[in-house]
Amino acid sequence: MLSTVIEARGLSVSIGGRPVLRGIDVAISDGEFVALMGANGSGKSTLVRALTGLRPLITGEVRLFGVPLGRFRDRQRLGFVPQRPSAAGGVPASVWEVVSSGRLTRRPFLRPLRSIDRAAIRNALEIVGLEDRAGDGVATLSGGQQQRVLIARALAGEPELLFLDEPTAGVDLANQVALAEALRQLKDKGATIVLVAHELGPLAPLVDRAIVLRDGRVAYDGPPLGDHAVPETLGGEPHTHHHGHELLQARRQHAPQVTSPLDSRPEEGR
Ligand SMILES: Nc1ncnc2c1ncn2[C@@H]1O[C@H](COP(=O)(O)OP(=O)(O)OP(=O)(O)O)[C@@H](O)[C@H]1O
Repeated sequence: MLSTVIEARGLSVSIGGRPVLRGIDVAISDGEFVALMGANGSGKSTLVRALTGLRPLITGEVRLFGVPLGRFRDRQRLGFVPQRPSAAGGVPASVWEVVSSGRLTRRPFLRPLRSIDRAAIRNALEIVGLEDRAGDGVATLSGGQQQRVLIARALAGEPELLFLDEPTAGVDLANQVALAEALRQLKDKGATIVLVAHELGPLAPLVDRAIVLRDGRVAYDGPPLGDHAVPETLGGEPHTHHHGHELLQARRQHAPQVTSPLDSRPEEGR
């Protein structure tokens, strides 16, 4: 039987007194690849932050690997790629330094990098296509390249559970394909992956399950519906499992414009 890696019950979050997540129930099993979808502002990033302990809950409970979040200490089992490139962070770090920080929790405290660490860092840099920029300052990179540095940092840690918040925003198609390959390798090793995305593009074949948020609630939870964000018609669907076919039909009837999987999203100026 598959074990449950993430379990959230009755999870509610408010920001500035405004409810942003309203009673989310989600269970994600070992090895699942889940796409978290929904319109802008539906609460996707907030859910990821709540599940990783970065956002306090108003009500509810989260367990990671069966351990309540408040008592969870195995941070090296987690990887997190945040939404906005913040790799530079005002610190004059090189690409290599930022990516090697992804190994911090994997190696003995205060010890130099071992060859196994260097190999993981080099591999991660290669996957995101930045191996020839290793010595450059992160601040000299474009926003999209900085995003790739953060992806490499997470991959270098070889996490068992990886959260990625819109990892392909501002990343060109060739690198989206490379990212898909990297995530496939991670998935093949048994990792559980939760990905926030508007468009799946080359990642689509990896997705086992889609969870769609609408206005802070789960509007759909089941088989993936296709590449693109969810049409309005799905927004009112009750939280339900295994309705993929009906919903796919609804999508065909009401949303004839299907975005090509090859569409890549231009970098967002936010
Ligand atoms: N730090 C914050 N301060 C104030 N409001 C916030 C903050 N973070 C999120 N919110 C609000 O919470 C709601 C959900 O935001 P969230 O970023 O989780 O949505 P999202 O689904 O990830 O959106 P997007 O697709 O635009 O990234 C939005 O209305 C947003 O304005």
